Amino acid sequence: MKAHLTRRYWFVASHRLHTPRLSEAENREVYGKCNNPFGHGHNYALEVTVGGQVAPDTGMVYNLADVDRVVRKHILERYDHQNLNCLKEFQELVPTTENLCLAIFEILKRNLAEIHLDKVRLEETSQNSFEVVNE
Ligand SMILES: Nc1nc2c(c(=O)[nH]1)N=C([C@H](O)[C@H](O)COP(=O)(O)OP(=O)(O)OP(=O)(O)O)CN2
Ligand SMILES: [Zn+2]
Repeated sequence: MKAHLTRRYWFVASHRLHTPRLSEAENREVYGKCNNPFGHGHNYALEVTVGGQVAPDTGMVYNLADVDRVVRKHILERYDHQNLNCLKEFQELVPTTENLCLAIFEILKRNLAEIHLDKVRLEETSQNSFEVVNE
């Protein structure tokens, strides 16, 4: 039986929803208040789910300390207290919940090594979240 273990993390970051592919007027039309040129911030909640068998000796799927080490080094240090629009991955992409979640998924998939990544879920506000499942 495969078990799924979820760990929750938090980070704060600012962004502006804006794309060079649209005019200034179209950006205001599409993104509304989120196109504010001065940006705005969010307290993001990140859920990382890893999966595997529960080891009979340790009783663990994986050691959460190992998951924490990767998430802290590759995600929290990269995104916490940052202006997302200044990061290289968002020079062409709009830093929406969707695109940030996809970016985090790819970074974790590359760096969790033998720890199997099942899902990444990102809450931008109490009203919206997005998740990427490793099919
Ligand atoms: N598909 C998406 N739509 C929107 C996203 C997104 O990431 N994907 N993001 C935003 C903004 O970031 C906005 O700040 C979050 O939306 P909103 O719910 O309006 O924010 P609040 O909950 O803080 O809004 P209040 O009106 O202050 O309650 C918009 N759309
Ligand atoms: Zn926002």
